[in-house]
Amino acid sequence: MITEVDLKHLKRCVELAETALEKGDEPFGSVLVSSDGEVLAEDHNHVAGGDHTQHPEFALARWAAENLTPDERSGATVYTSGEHCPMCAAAHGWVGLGRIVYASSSEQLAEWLGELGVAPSRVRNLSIQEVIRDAEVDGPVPELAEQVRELQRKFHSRAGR
Ligand SMILES: Nc1nc2[nH]cnc2c(=O)[nH]1
Repeated sequence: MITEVDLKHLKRCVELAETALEKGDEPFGSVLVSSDGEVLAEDHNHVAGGDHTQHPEFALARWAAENLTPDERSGATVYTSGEHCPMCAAAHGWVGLGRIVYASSSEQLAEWLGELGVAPSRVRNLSIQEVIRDAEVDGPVPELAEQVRELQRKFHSRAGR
């Protein structure tokens, strides 16, 4: 179930995705929140430099591994504008983070990119549950997913893409 608190954090993720787009990166943003509701870290996509592993969910998993105890990690929630890719889901699982809440799903993203004529990436489009056993996952949220869709449309309609 998605709560008002979840929506607040997801809206921040969409803002971070907008920031990424403004900087020429792919429009994705994520926030890590502790079990008592404190925002611990946030990031957006940083692939414009050419390193396509620079996803915010991956950065947050590594931040959590360096800065949180195993108990703190399992109690923490990752909010994200788009469902984790398999690389980031694996990192999330390996470091033992908890719940994931996303605004838009990977299935939605694949559908939107198909409509925009964007070729599928080499990395397969797996759901988080296909990568992490017993994952606790909520999403998508239709009104926020529409905003993410618009950011993707803007990103892929830029000159040179
Ligand atoms: N969730 C997510 N999916 C992606 N696909 C390509 N880049 C990203 C990213 O930064 N986050």
